[in-house]
This record gives sequence, C-alpha cells and structure tokens, in this order.
Amino acid sequence: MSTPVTLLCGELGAGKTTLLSRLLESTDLEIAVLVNDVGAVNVDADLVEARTDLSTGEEVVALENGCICCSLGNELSRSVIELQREHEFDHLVVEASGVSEPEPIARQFVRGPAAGSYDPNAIVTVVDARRFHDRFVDADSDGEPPAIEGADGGGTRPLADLVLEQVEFCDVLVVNKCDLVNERERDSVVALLETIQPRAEIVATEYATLEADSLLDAHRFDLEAATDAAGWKRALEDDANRERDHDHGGHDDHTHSHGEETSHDRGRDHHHAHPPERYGISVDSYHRRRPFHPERIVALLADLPPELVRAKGLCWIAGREDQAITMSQAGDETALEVTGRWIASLPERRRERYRRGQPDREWDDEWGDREIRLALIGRDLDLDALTDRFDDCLLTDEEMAADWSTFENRTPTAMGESTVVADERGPS
Ligand SMILES: Nc1nc2c(ncn2[C@@H]2O[C@H](COP(=O)(O)OP(=O)(O)OP(=O)(O)O)[C@@H](O)[C@H]2O)c(=O)[nH]1
Repeated sequence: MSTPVTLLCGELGAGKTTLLSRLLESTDLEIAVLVNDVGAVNVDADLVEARTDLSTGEEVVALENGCICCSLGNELSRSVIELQREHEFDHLVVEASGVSEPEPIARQFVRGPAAGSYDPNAIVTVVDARRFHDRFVDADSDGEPPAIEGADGGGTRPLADLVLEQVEFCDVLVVNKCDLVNERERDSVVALLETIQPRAEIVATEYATLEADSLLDAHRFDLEAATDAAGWKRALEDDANRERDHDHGGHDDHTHSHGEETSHDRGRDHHHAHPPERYGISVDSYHRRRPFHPERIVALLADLPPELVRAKGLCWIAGREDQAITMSQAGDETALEVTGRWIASLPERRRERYRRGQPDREWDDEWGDREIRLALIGRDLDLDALTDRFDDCLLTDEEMAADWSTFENRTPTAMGESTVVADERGPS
C-alpha cells in the first residue's frame, strides 16, 4: 500500500514549521518528515526534532544545499524510498523550502521513482496574511515588508511570482498569522486568494492552529485539477471559449485578423470573467491579434498600476516572431519568459499536424496563432485605462509595415530564457 504524502509549501517565514509542529503534536499517526531548507543551516530540522518526541531524530530527513523542486530532484526520490525501507510510518510530510515550486515536487510523487510507494494526499500552502495583504491587497500601503532574499537571490525568478505560484498550485491554503491583520484585512486576503485559486480549501489560522487529522486526511490532490486551478488560467480559458461560442454563433461583426481591427473593436474586447466582485476584486482578460512593440511594452511593465495584482498569459512581441513569450506579473515585478513557440513558426508538416489536432484554434491567414492573451486580476483596477495603455503598446499600422528587427528589444530569445522588469515605483 502506498503511503500518503502531504507537501507543505509557502514563503519563507509564513509558518510552515509552526504548522508542521502542530501536526506532529496533535496526531496519533506515525509521521515521517522530510525538510528542505535551502542553503542555510538546517534550523527547521532541529526545531522539529526539539518539539517532538522523535528521540533519535532519524525520522526527520533533512535535505540541504539545494532545492527539492530542481537540483535535489533525484535526492528527494532516493531519500523517501530509503526512508520507507528503513522505517515504519503512516504518513510522510515534506516541508519544502520557501523558494520551492510545488508542481515539480508533486510530480516526483506522481511520476518519479517514488510514485509507486507514495501517494500525494494534499499540497498545503501556508500564506502569511499580513505580508500577503500588504503586498497584494493593498500594495500602496506603507506596510510593504522588506523583500526576503531567497536562496535563489540574484536569480531571475521574482519572489512574488513564486509566492503566487505556490498559491495557484495547491489543494489547501492555510492563511496564517491572522492575529496580525484585522477582520476586514483577513476577509479581503481570503477573497483575493479565492480569486487567484478558486479550487483550494481555505483555512484561516493563528499560529497554524487547525484540526491536524482533517488536514492529514484531506485526500484532495489531483495533479490535473491542480495544474488547471489557477484563476488566471481559468480566466483565459473562459475568454477563449466565449470568443469561440461567439464566433460560431455568427454574431461577430468584426474580424480578428490583424490590420482590420479598429480601436472600437479593441475597446470591446475585454470581459469580466467572474461577475461577483467582492472587495473590488476583478478578473478580466486582454486579447489582441497584433504584437506589442518591445520597447513600449517593457516601459509599461515598469509602470503598471499598483491595483493590478496578477497578470499572466501569452504575449506576441514584435521582433520575436517564433517565440511564444509568457508574461507573469506579480507584485512589482514582471517576468517575460520564452515558454514555447507559435505553431505558425513550425515547419509546414509539423504545423499542419498541430493544426489538425487543434481544429478549434483561431488562425489568422497571415499570422497564424500569434496573439496576445492575458488574464488580469486586479483590485479596484481601472480596466479601461489599463486596456488603453496596453493598446498604446501595440504596433501602429505604420510599425506593422516596418522592419521589426530594428526595434530596440530586451525581451528574451531562447527557450527558458527570461527578462525581469521591475516596477520603477517598487520598494527601494
Ligand atoms: N504573530 C504570529 N507569528 C507566527 C504565526 N505563526 C508563526 N509565527 C512565527 O513566525 C516565525 C516563522 O514561522 P515558521 O513556522 O518558522 O515559518 P516557516 O514558513 O517554517 O519559515 P522558513 O522555514 O524560514 O521558511 C516564527 O517566529 C513563528 O513563531 C502566527 O500565526 N502569528
């Protein structure tokens, strides 16, 4: 029989170790713990040992000097297989480092060598309510905490983006440190989390006090559902479906082909994906079939409104005709990363094969599948103003006819490469 696994994620200092201690204190189950504390001395493993009755500490395995979501991938599988060989226990809890991406870790328990002996039960992300509020709900407040340097300090991954990814890919959200926010702040954090991740169960706590057994018995993990759970993904999907229905319904009086779109058409082309707006939270989309000018879009990303909480989706950027570039904005940083290529840029046979496999995909005679499609999650966001500013970054008719390779272009070129644009008004 496979052993259930609970994965604890969350930003540095959010309360993962506190939650882990609670779980160990209050359950009768035999729990094995794997702690991944990147870089630094393994304080967490010592703490967990000290606070529990694990006399030898053998059941606490510590993985250091690397992150289990990337460099320590094999070591994670090896350790958990060895753990099971040498010890008897009912449940494994993995405390990921604050800078881990949850998805690759979860995948190791679904597809990796450990998959047969373990069964992911739930991914639990711990959120620091105070910090989340000040960073995402009320980004204008004076309370912005200083950025915490992760072990990837100096790397290209913005921390706020990682924090939101940990929220977007999980089954249970523990909103911790609720003693540090008032009721309204707590409710607005919860409302925003529900928008960013509509699938997760949300529990609000102080010092991670919760019903340990119900958390360990959650049985909520579903890789596919978790992969598709993010609010931004749903918004993009809803938007694409709505357009498709609209087109098939025959009511569309404007074509989507580039060059024929008028500014009137452009203005109509955004939608509220989730009508009930609470705390001013909105989910919208932006869709255009014309590329951004590389300089203008980078300038805009350095000056986004603080009311924009999350923008994510695909961009078509002039001068990068092959590269499908993912834009991922969180807090005051935006990453542009090459995550694939447009089907239209593939050699003909492969292109046609892809097209046959995706007959519903909108296709422009000249530009194929190239498009800009972004989800915009905001709080009190002036969507029309932001839409106009994005539109101002699109190539003009004159620029469409120019040589795009002459544009100043800082955007990435190679698969996996990224450019991070920091908001000029961000915390110093
Ligand atoms: N005020 C307050 N402090 C808390 C709460 N939960 C945890 N803390 C404190 O916050 C600090 C960080 O908590 P940890 O549980 O170590 O956080 P962590 O996520 O394991 O941190 P890393 O291991 O550094 O990633 C500790 O000093 C805790 O005592 C809470 O609900 N309210």
